[in-house]
Amino acid sequence: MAKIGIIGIGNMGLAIVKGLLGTYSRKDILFTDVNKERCEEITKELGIEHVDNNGHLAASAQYIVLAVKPQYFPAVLSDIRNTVTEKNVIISIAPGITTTQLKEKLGDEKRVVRAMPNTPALLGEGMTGVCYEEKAFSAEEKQAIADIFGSLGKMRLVEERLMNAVVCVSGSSPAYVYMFIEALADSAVKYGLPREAAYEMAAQSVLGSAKMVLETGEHPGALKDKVCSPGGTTIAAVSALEEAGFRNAVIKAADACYKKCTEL
Ligand SMILES: NC(=O)C1=CN([C@@H]2O[C@H](COP(=O)(O)OP(=O)(O)OC[C@H]3O[C@@H](n4cnc5c(N)ncnc54)[C@H](O)[C@@H]3O)[C@@H](O)[C@H]2O)C=CC1
Ligand SMILES: O=C(O)[C@@H]1CCC=N1
Repeated sequence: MAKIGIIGIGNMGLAIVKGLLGTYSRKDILFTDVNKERCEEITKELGIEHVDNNGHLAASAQYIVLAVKPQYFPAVLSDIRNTVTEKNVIISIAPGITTTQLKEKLGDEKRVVRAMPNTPALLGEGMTGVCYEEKAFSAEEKQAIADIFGSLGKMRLVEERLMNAVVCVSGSSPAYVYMFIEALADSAVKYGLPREAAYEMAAQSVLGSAKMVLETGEHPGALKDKVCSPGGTTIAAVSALEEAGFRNAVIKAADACYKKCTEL
């Protein structure tokens, strides 16, 4: 199996590594980070080797995941530019940085993939949107890309022009879902439920509802209707959510997220 190297082992880099461990052998994964103390800790904890700099990582791994913040991309791309060749598959998970911009920095002959994963990858329950130029990759490489992101959860190929929308709906969305879970739990604590029970009930309700959407294939609106007994408790809550502009708040959040993607 070709080696995969992760540059930047922060929140998302670590989630990717932990997700990969479900299907990849430890010897096929390596990583680097400017924070050497963190590198040592992760090597000790997970038994995965780190290398001392980005150039060395690029020389050792065929698949290279760039998992640093967008502002550190210029430094990282310059570190690897002279080491990577057209044989490498360079995967960026940064929002807002296009494949054209990446190739401008790395050289036009280099092959790049853009991906937008999310942190549930840590548990193999991530969702990743992926785009690349079809003709630049062999069938084997396309399979390897699918295997990498498949080991983190679900993945979908999308057109590059839709990658900012992917950030809104999956890359960033776990944060809004956690806010919803926290608020839902607070609402039950307000009426006396112990906090731990409230978090479990809120989180399991979100998990179960998400599974209902994914596994029944029913429209979310139809599933909502089945919870709303006529004249019952749920429609009273739904009505209050509508009055507070719940759906519009979510859509406005996506507007802000999308706008930020275009500014990075
Ligand atoms: N956190 C998330 O939920 C998601 C993040 N992303 C993207 O993933 C990238 C990383 O995000 P996070 O993991 O949240 O950031 P983070 O700040 O937690 O991790 C970034 C890591 O990169 C390291 N780093 C910085 N400069 C470096 C360099 N020159 N060479 C090697 N390592 C270097 C830092 O020490 C840090 O450990 C960003 O582009 C972000 O937009 C994408 C999807 C989801
Ligand atoms: O907040 C961010 O910029 C990154 C991208 C998607 C999730 N986290």
